[in-house]
Amino acid sequence: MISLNIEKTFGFISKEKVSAYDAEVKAAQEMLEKGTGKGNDFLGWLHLPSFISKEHLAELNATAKVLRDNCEVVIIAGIGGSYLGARAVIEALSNSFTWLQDKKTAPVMIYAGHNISEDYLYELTEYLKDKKFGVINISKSGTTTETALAFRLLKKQCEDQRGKETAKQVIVAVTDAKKGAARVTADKEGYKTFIIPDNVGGRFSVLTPVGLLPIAVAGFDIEQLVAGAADMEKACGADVPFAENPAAIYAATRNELYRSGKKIEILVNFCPKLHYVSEWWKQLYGESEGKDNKGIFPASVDFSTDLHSMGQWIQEGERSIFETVISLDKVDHKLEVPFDEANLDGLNFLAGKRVDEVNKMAELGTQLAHVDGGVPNMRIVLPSLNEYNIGGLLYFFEKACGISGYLLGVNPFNQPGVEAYKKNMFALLDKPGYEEESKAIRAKL
Ligand SMILES: O=P(O)(O)OC[C@H]1O[C@H](O)[C@H](O)[C@@H](O)[C@@H]1O
Repeated sequence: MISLNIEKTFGFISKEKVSAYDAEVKAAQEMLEKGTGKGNDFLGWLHLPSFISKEHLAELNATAKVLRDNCEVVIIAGIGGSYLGARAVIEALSNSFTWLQDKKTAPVMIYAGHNISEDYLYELTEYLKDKKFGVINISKSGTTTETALAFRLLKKQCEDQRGKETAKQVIVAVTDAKKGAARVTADKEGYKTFIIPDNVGGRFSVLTPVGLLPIAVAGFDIEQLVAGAADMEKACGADVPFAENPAAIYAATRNELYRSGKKIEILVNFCPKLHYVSEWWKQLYGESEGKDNKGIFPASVDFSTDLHSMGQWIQEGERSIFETVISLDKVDHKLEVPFDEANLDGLNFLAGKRVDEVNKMAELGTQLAHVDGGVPNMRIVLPSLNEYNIGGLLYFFEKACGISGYLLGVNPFNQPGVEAYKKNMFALLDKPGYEEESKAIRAKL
């Protein structure tokens, strides 16, 4: 299970002030438990892990098997909360070069419906031309333009290449129980469908079929993922005292840092497999807290890569940032730096050391340098990359986000601001029903 260390924030904020959040956090926990806070119709994620049944997981695994048995490639069509969670888990657990390996243990997983790039979609459809592919169409609203557009192309191509009957076996929809175009299409075509519960918002939906189905297709153990999340649900429960509750401490510390003028939180990893965990986290915290002209700006970097690009800014730029490092304790493989007689590169001082030891010293050196440079530092220790630990990490962030949003005084479960660009785009594209907006926006051009 993960552990949290906030010692390296104490040069910037006081331990006493963080501990003093106890009562505020308790109130926030109570709002979540009793459903008395803002956005209380979106609390379905709160006890989701402990409510997921074996039968539900078995049904997901059975559908995953159909896709695994019948597809060389599976496209995950979705955007935001409808793809980031699945991608975060799959990339964290996969071999870094999985799609290049000759011996495949799972279909190649490809993502679409998260951009509107013509080149991306053209190149994807070209690649798929000689592939037996399937599609998981994921959209809670069922009307998201990016996803719907990609799905329209993929559905046609799948039917053209594999015939309508096979297409029905290898296209699965994850969407609302009743409403939205994705639901209408799935029902009409007779696709297998999974429901996204009404009371679980997109960014909190990784432990619904939105995340679980793609993760199972990729060959990972969704029971273990859910077990890790369920144990974390207990560890972060409302009955766990503040000082022992990692979600409470994380939420309190980041809010105290924010109140002290640290407006940007940078999520850091030293393992590129965690890149999409950060992308998922950015949506979770960005959409939950960035409103009412408030909210920590969630940013992320992959170290040591980005120490060579963003490192300067972090070390010496405006002191409005803090870092939260996801520190991977145990790596999966062993690789030692070889001894070289000639030592032309001068690296013999590392000979015999594990590459991970070099990475760990980079991590420690960076932490000390950044703290010295005025950047408060929190550290989340992830014991190793497996389903159980990742499930726990995701739930920890979700729970802390719910608490943190209430500490900030916003509704953490809506995202009204996301509509503004959509309205303009539809007006510019003359979508029926947007006639007035079209006129108004044209006048601005
Ligand atoms: O699942 P969907 O309805 O397609 O939504 C996908 C995503 O896009 C929306 O615009 C929201 O901002 C996100 O919260 C959501 O995760």
